[in-house]
Amino acid sequence: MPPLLTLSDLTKTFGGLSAISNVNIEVHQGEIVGLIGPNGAGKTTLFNLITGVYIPTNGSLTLHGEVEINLAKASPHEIARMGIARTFQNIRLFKNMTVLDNVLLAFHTHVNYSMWEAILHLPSFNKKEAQLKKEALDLLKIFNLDRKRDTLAKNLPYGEQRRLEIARALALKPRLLLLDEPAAGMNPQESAELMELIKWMRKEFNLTILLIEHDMSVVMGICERIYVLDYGSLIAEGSPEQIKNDPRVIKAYLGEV
Ligand SMILES: Nc1ncnc2c1ncn2[C@@H]1O[C@H](COP(=O)(O)OP(=O)(O)OP(=O)(O)O)[C@@H](O)[C@H]1O
Repeated sequence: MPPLLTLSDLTKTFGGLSAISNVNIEVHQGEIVGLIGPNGAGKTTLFNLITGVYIPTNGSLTLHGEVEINLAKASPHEIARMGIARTFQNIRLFKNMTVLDNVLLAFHTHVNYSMWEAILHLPSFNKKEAQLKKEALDLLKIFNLDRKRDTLAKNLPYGEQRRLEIARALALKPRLLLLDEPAAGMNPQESAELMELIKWMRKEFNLTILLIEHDMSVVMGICERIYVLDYGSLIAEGSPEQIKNDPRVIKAYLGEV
């Protein structure tokens, strides 16, 4: 089976700075793949390229080995509709909306109402809205947030905001989920729970996951394969065991050894 995601020679320069240089990555259906590297290595830039936030200077993104996404033209919204969803390093919820509305908004990406259905609130509109609300509440239940449905997102504790962000990403019904530092700010107990949640989500929602993470116990604990970026270039790829012992990776993290 061809890879779900193929990045070929992806490159992004900002003025004279090569934030991403000729990066080639393959992610296969059902994998949990880690993307690591020291601060400023280009990890978030890579996510921004995959999700249409930045236009690449060069290179391509192909889904299922056949659908090449035109990254110069596709908007983040269109890329989400193609099955790629993400969370952000700095949580980006609609802070003044309720927990339920945050998730409902994402569900609406997949619904097409006719103008008349929406304006006149025809029965078909009301039926679809009720169905969406049920799906949103089911999803919130999974994330143990259903009892907070009417709470404004900004009033949730930090760990729950992170969970809501993941729930909202799942409401986009992605095939590929990009998680940007999901364990940031979590204590060891919360990180352990997060790892279980990620593994469970992969199975339950038939997901493929690419994640950026600085917490090595999380990366080594759940990733089957890891890519390592340094100064915008890939310096290693392999299993957690291979990466842990790779001299280039040790040098990138620790400096000259
Ligand atoms: N919009 C931008 N304009 C100019 N430079 C940028 C822009 N976005 C990122 N960069 C630069 O690109 C490089 C890679 O940044 P990026 O945020 O992708 O790194 P990172 O690996 O995600 O770092 P961290 O682990 O600290 O989050 C950095 O030198 C950064 O300053």
